[in-house]
Amino acid sequence: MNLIVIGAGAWGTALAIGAARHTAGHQVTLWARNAQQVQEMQAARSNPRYLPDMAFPDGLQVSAAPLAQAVQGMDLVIIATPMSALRSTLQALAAAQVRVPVAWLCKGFEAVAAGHSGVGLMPHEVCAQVAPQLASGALSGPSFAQEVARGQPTLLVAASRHAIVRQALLEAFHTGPLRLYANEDIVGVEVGGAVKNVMAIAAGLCDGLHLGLNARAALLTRGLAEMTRLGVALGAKPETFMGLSGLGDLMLTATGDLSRNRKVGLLLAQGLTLAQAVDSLGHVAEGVYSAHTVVQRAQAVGVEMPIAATVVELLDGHITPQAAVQRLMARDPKHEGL
Ligand SMILES: NC(=O)C1=CN([C@@H]2O[C@H](COP(=O)(O)OP(=O)(O)OC[C@H]3O[C@@H](n4cnc5c(N)ncnc54)[C@H](O)[C@@H]3O)[C@@H](O)[C@H]2O)C=CC1
Ligand SMILES: O=C(CO)COP(=O)(O)O
Repeated sequence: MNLIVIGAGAWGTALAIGAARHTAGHQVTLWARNAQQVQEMQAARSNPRYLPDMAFPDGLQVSAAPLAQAVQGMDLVIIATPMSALRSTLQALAAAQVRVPVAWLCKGFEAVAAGHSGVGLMPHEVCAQVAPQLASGALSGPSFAQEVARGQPTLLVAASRHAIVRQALLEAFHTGPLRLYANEDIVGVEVGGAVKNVMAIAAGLCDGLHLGLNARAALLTRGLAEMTRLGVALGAKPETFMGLSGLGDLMLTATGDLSRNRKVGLLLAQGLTLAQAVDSLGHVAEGVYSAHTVVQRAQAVGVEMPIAATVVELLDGHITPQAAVQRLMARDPKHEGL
């Protein structure tokens, strides 16, 4: 199989390494828009900027060729950019008349540009707008890039309504320490991937304020309820939220110190501004951008998401970390459940 990974950040690089290392006969190309970054990766046989100290296996090539040229002859296209570049990348693939399966790795809802109305879209909705002819899907689940690059066991979910996409993802990545599950519930998988990042910011805040393990377990339990409520209202199956892209990725991202979203919460608790926290990461923290669209989307379907809404208030600088906690604790008593 010939596969190309578009976007040479931490996750695209790790997954390209994983696919090339463990699948004999695969030709894996890691594509970056920045020619200088490609030169550096070629020289170092690693990605010093985004995933240092992880050596590229022999089967991994890097490329900065024009995208329309780079995708020729590929059997599978993986989009590994942040959510903010998904639309433009899909437009470029549509213009290049790509006919093979395409899957994205980004986790979030599209941000609504300032001054524009409407709700932020899920990745598959963006694709339906700009490249409806593509057979497409998402690869998601609890997966820190560094652990995948090191070859540590990781389970992922290949989500698509198209059997051909689920099959291509399994063929490319179900190998060695990577194990894939298939799921047709693209809505559930994408809602899980977006909302867990917002909850990870909240969990970082909770831990940064030393609120305790009881508080963190409570936050994650109610965060899972919020995620499920929103997903079901948008058409997802409730059981998807008990799976890898729901509970699984929530647990990982909210409690694992490799998470950038969790780190944002920890830094806000220390008193850093949002700009300072984001600048210090050197990588994207999607929850910062998705939080607003998640809450807007929930409001549009009449779903209450108190934790996510509080994260938005905090990110916008309208409340302090301490006030965020007080606000959640002071809510009226309610019956447990969704
Ligand atoms: N890092 C991780 O462990 C995981 C990340 N993800 C998701 O994958 C997505 C990417 O994350 P990371 O790789 O960690 O981000 P990163 O911040 O490490 O790298 C982002 C990369 O995207 C590139 N990029 C931005 N716009 C682009 C465009 N228009 N065309 C081509 N490349 C472009 C940047 O140059 C950079 O190399 C995010 O949505 C993230 O939530 C999902 C699972 C695991
Ligand atoms: O999605 C991830 C793990 O599954 C990575 O989370 P962060 O973006 O918070 O690092």
